[in-house]
Amino acid sequence: MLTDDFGREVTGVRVSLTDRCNFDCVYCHNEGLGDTRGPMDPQDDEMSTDDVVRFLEVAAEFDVDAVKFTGGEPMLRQDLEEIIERTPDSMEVSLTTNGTFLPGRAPDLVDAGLERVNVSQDALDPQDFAEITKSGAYEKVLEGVEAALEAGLDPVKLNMVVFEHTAGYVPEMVDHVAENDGLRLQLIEYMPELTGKPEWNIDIQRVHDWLAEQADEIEHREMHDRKRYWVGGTSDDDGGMVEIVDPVENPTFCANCHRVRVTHEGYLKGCLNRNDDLKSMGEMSKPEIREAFREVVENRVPYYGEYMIQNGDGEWELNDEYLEVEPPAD
Ligand SMILES: Nc1nc2c(ncn2[C@@H]2O[C@H](COP(=O)(O)OP(=O)(O)OP(=O)(O)O)[C@@H](O)[C@H]2O)c(=O)[nH]1
Ligand SMILES: C[S@@+](CC[C@H](N)C(=O)[O-])C[C@H]1O[C@@H](n2cnc3c(N)ncnc32)[C@H](O)[C@@H]1O
Ligand code: SF4
Ligand code: SF4
Repeated sequence: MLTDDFGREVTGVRVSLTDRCNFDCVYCHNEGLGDTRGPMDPQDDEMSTDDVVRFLEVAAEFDVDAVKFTGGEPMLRQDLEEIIERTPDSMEVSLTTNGTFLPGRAPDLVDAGLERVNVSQDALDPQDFAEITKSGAYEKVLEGVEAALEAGLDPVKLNMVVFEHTAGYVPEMVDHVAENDGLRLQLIEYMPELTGKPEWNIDIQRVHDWLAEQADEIEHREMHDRKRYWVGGTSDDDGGMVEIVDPVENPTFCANCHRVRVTHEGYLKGCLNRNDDLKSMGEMSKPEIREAFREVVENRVPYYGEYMIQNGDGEWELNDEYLEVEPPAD
């Protein structure tokens, strides 16, 4: 197991399989690449099946025990089932998707070894959904969620980015997961860095406060020091779990970040929001990937909080002063 200078063990990897997408969500950070999604046809710059598997085998050697496949839209990759099938058995496999391609494919993904799925769904009203995603695929997404549940994926989490457009939909989304067995909700604090729209921010603390009033029980999740609120009952059968993903405002979120990332082009990076530590795995052999992985972990710093500062040009830089301070205990 590799541990960075801030005492954070790396237990998971988040692999973007493509920057292509059939949606154009107004808030999309494209896993750290911003609004640079590629054309819809398969692209030469994407990691091959073998590249992805080679990297995962190395990560498994370092005791990484979870992989999340994401994108762009990862289900645009026709080899997703093969990638999952060839993922080392020691890893829990999950997927974050917009859900449109789950109908028909969910059972094959489960057969290949997929254990759970997160489906982006920011609204319950088709018109609102279309405005946010710039897509008319609302019904397909609902079918996708249904297909995931039927295929036995557990849990099925709905991802909702909470920002100016969607903040008003939070209560109905909470009711929705409380009323539907097997569904959970992740409320994701809007990250403005890569969208250029800081004015869409809302105060996520208000959502915490409101949920605390509704909740029957509040749990803690170690990854990112997140809060989980049970509403309407304390099991997936009689209630709903709502988890808040709040990187910006939660001061201990980054201090509890245990993931290394890989871009669709095969660059290793230590943080979603940083592109100054990229390491291309290109044609690397396994020993070289091992070395690159070690190096990226060595260079990891928690991003939000006082570790990074914006310079006069609005670019983020390491706050050297802060780095001289004793890092937090793990
Ligand atoms: N800043 C930051 N945001 C994250 C991180 N992990 C997840 N998020 C945010 O949450 C969004 C949804 O991520 P998911 O992959 O669905 O969820 P997750 O929380 O990573 O994964 P699980 O809860 O383990 O399924 C991401 O695209 C980010 O916007 C992280 O490590 N750092
Ligand atoms: C980039 S998408 C990739 C996977 C897939 N296309 C999907 O939408 O689920 C992964 C997640 O990032 C979230 N996300 C995108 N832009 C965001 C932003 N600016 N702030 C917070 N979360 C964001 C989305 O809601 C989605 O749940
Ligand atoms: S579906 Fe996912 S990758 Fe596509 S635009 Fe929306 S958030 Fe971004
Ligand atoms: S350090 Fe913070 S911003 Fe970067 S990936 Fe981890 S939790 Fe996200």
